[in-house]
Amino acid sequence: MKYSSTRGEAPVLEFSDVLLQGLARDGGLYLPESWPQFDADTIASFAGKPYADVALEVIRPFVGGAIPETDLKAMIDEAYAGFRHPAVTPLVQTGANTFILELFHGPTLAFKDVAMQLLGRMMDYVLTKKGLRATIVGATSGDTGGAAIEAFRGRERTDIFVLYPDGRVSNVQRRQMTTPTEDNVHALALTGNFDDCQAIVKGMFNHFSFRDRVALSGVNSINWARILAQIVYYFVAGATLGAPHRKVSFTVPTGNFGDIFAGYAAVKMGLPVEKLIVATNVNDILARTLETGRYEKRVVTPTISPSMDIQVSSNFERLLAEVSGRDGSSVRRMMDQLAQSGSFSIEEGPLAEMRAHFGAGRCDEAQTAATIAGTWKEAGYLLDPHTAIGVHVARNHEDGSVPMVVLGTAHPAKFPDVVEKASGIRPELPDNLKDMMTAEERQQVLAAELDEVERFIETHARAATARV
Ligand SMILES: Cc1ncc(COP(=O)(O)O)c(C=O)c1O
Ligand SMILES: N[C@@H](CCOP(=O)(O)O)C(=O)O
Repeated sequence: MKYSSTRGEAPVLEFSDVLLQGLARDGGLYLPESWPQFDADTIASFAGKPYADVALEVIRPFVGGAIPETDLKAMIDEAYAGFRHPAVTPLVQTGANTFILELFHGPTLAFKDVAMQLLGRMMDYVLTKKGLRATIVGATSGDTGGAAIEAFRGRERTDIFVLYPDGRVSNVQRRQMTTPTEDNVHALALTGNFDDCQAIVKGMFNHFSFRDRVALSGVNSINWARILAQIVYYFVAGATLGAPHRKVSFTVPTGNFGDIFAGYAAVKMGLPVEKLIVATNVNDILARTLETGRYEKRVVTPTISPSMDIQVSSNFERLLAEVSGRDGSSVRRMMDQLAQSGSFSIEEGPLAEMRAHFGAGRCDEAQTAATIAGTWKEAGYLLDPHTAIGVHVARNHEDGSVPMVVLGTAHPAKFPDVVEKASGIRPELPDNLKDMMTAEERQQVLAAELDEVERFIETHARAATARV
């Protein structure tokens, strides 16, 4: 499989290079040049299979010969053996034809673990084969950071630097990043919002001399392998509910558009999906864009669903590339306009193509709290605030005849104060995470300035380009 950039001006790469690259060198995001196709029999055969077996089938064609199948299988088996639920991503029925796809049974209690547990292993494998080290950077609004640190802590070939908005993540999220004691872990609290953190990460990738000096790698969903691992659970859920003989809809709590883009990839590979619904909090740039055709940045408002407090949604660029027929120059034009004026318009044809696959809705703070309270009262199911946004938005898109799957993106115990205030129930952390709440914290507070962050990383990353 070959990968090319959404902006069409970066080198075409194989999987193992895409895995280590992060952002493409033209500022774009890598996409596979074609979508592997699964026929109806193959999709039907996923029902009832162990999660890791489906993962191998879905992931294999994207990896090509870059990793031998026995090694790939071993990494997949190991990645999902550590999940607390035997089904890895179980479906729980909460209404007549409504289901929550629980994606939070991994080590850090958020959907990010599903991809990150595999990504950490695959990166380590490829770095070892190539005899290299890497400096990993990631921007987080709360969950990617903890999941990435968990996946890379103590790994000999990588140093990991996670940038998060100071004071804008939950206590549990912050402690997941600040309490690991391994020397290769660095939690950087930036005085800004998530968009500032993400812009600095992209700035580092676009600063080629720095990027090459420290052998920069990225673990945000700008990295294709993150999206790839997330495609799997759409197939698993779809097949469990009757695909390919029955269509399913998915509502996805959305911020950086990575999770829902994985759903779109599943559609391109043959999964029959009625609609993919984008659910946002009041930072509703994506819902507005689908309504108006105009992508327009506004200031980020802090909410009780902090992981979705995002205005610049990286993976939307991947969708723009798809619906523009992979026309790199048109994607570049829109991204340049966004950089210059904070907005761009989508042409009629591509917009119609988007609307054929996607719906959208928003959920404000009171609605989020009311959905947590109501779902606890009516179904005895405790939602985290992000999943609650999905449940609220899904209600406006259900038609009763098509199963609606809401992606359960985080465990309620990551946001105990919000959940307790709304429902009266304080969710408990699993026993193995409780110690973290009293452990010593280690973090570095920095200004949200590219050169200050680069200076810190360059001083603390081990000789990243050295062969080991
Ligand atoms: C709990 C939670 N829900 C939803 C999202 C949004 O997912 P995405 O950024 O892939 O759209 C995030 C952050 O990414 C998250 O941490
Ligand atoms: N909500 C995310 C934001 C980063 O998203 P990513 O999927 O691109 O890593 C977070 O929790 O950090």
